[in-house]
Amino acid sequence: MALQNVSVRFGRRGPWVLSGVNGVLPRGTVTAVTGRNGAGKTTLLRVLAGVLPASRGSVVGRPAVVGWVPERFPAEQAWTVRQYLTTAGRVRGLVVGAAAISAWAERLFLTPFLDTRLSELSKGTAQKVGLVQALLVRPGLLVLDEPWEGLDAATRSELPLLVQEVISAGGVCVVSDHRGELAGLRPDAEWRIAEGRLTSVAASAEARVIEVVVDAGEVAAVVAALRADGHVVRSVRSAEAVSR
Ligand SMILES: Nc1ncnc2c1ncn2[C@@H]1O[C@H](COP(=O)(O)OP(=O)(O)OP(=O)(O)O)[C@@H](O)[C@H]1O
Repeated sequence: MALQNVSVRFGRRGPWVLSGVNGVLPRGTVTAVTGRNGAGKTTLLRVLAGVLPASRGSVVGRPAVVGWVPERFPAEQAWTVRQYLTTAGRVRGLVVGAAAISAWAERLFLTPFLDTRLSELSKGTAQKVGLVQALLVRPGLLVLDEPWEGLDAATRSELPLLVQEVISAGGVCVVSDHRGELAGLRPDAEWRIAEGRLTSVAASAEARVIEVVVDAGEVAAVVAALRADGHVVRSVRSAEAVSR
């Protein structure tokens, strides 16, 4: 998935909030979007999620299922949590909704609130409903806008696991943050927004180990290519026990 020359402004004469932004979001990665208040993080996330069209440029390769968790869950609705999640699941083509909803409610400590109206929930509990609706059908793209706001400690510590499950299945995750709470999510890349421009910075100096399976005849060429790109090749071993 990629952003190609994306520019956004609100109104025909408004200032450009984003200006010619480019960026690639590989499958199986977490990208953190950072920047000061008002820098344009939410705007970028809304464009990525497909809920705000870019004024110019485009987003290509967006996965079919998008999980969008806005900074503030729109709780001013008459539905109960169960009714809302059932409808959200149905809209996304979920057939066995009840079981999935019970399982998610259990996991995020929402079970006691399933029959409570959305408008009566605390902000943190409403945020959790927002998380569940985004995850009910596993998203190929999960977009989280300041997901820690108002969340209880138990759900905060669950968040990295939820993200890990999405990216392990080949999904893309984008998460914004202005309070430096990203560490637990171990992002693969950081996009910093300032003055409408995006700068991609290395997320951390922490190393990761990946295993790559190649045909025996290609080993020398692949090892050479990886080394040429600055990676450390630790070992080469027989792949009898490895399934592709
Ligand atoms: N719907 C809108 N209409 C007009 N201006 C908007 C709209 N949405 C955002 N803006 C403006 O775009 C700029 C970027 O806002 P945005 O919410 O994307 O920033 P942010 O980095 O997410 O900020 P925060 O960290 O405070 O959430 C701000 O100047 C904001 O006022």
